[in-house]
Amino acid sequence: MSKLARRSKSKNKATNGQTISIEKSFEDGAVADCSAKENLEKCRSSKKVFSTARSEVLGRYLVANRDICAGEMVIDGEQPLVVGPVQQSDLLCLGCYVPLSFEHFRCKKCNWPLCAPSCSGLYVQSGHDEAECDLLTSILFDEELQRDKMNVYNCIVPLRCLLLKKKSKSKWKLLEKMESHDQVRRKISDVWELNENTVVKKLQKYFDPQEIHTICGILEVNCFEVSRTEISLRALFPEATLMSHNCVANTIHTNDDELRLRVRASVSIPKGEPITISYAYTLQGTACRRAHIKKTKFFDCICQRCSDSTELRTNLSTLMCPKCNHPTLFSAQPLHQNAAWICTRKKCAKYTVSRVYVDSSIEKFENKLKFIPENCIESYEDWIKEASVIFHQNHYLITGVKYTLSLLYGKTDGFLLQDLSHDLLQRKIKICEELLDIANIIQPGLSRLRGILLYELHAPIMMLLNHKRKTRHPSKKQLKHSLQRILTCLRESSDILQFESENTMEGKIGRAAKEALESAYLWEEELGSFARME
Ligand SMILES: C[S@@+](CC[C@H](N)C(=O)[O-])C[C@H]1O[C@@H](n2cnc3c(N)ncnc32)[C@H](O)[C@@H]1O
Repeated sequence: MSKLARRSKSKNKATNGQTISIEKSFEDGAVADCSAKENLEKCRSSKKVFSTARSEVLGRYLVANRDICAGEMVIDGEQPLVVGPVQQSDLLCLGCYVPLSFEHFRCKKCNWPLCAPSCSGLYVQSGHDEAECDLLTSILFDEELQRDKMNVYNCIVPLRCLLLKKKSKSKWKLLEKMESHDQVRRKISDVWELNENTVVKKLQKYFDPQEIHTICGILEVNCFEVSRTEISLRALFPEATLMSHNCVANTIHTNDDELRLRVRASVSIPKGEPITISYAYTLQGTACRRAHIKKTKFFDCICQRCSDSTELRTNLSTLMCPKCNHPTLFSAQPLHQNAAWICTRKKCAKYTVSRVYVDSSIEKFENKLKFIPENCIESYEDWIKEASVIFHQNHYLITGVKYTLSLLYGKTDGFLLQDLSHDLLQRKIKICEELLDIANIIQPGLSRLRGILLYELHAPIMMLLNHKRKTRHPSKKQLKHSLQRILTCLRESSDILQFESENTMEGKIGRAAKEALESAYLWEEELGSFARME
């Protein structure tokens, strides 16, 4: 009997004002992998960390069935139900997904692109198998269309889903239960027509057109982006997909080279809390995130962050008031797209601007950004000065540019770490600290963003310490303070990024953090063991 068939139901506390029922499923949840030593035993004592619950608002969602520690594994290596090319995919091998150039090998039977006759992804579950090959013989791989990125690959993942119906009843059952939002999507003509033209028309000879549309919906709502060899793919994970959305998520996820998904708690999650991810890019402002979620997942986010006009005091959407020049212009109703924006200073007596003013300011500065040559640090700094007249210094547009600068300072020609002046090293430190203040609120704990920023922060501190040692002798107190900061940054960064895939930027930074930590320990020993204080 399958695990899902052995469900039992029990009542749990109310969420979002709804009474929910806990469905006891996924009985072998994940093995604990807690980073905090004192909690390890506690984590390991219980295998199961989540249950499936249901509410009218969220549908099915995952809930912690015991306290989960930060760093603990929630889902450890979930296999995808299906995997394949994203929509508008670049040319790639249908078996192993390596990118291809236009002179490539074709499958002898169906004539779709493959890397080689001996491709490791032939006749395997996550690649190009016989059933798929049979059907693709009558679906043209149009090379000309592919050159213009005309969605040639769009039909592949839907086809792989539909083939599950015959190949694996249990997998099809899991897939069928997923949310497709058919009723809503049907009314969005551009989405429906794109699917009609690029997927349904190709597959309707073999499958029911309505069923194909439903599968397209399931993919839109539930797919995770996974990556291998620097290619983005989409995949469905039956357990991970049940995580509900929150604009301040409590997990991070990554995939390994076998495309299995790993979900870790980024902060501690108390028993009974939903286990969440963010369906939107968290460094965007509320209006952008909500629009994206509405467009792609078909619901209105009303989380705490979206409901608060200050975005939990990060001010990621705040503007300067055109009347008093203070960063105090907020949306009067952040959950209403067209609400007016009002200055909250008494002196300004509720000075109001329209949504149009806000949108056009954002558009103007987004356009200016497009003209900045890649990696041009000076132009980005000039852009920030100009934008700071209109936006709060934490506004998401400025925060995005600061994030770019945090990566460029120390790594760009003319701005390599050893070339940076004292002032520019201080600038990099300031940017990283400001970004960390924001990340601590919107991506707290073991988030990828914090892992990267902590690594970036250690480098200028280290460089300044080196400068100091060469020019004048710093006091023991100064040495100890700087070394402690460096060690703290590197320990946390390498802990956060340890599970990132080796080929990704995050994986490389994680490895570099680990290596730098070893060197920092050696350095500490050289300087005296006084600096290593937990
Ligand atoms: C990936 S699915 C999650 C699983 C889904 N609840 C189910 O029952 O299969 C995403 C869908 O769940 C619902 N959902 C997830 N998070 C939500 C939230 N914070 N508020 C409202 N609905 C949410 C929406 O219907 C959304 O389109």
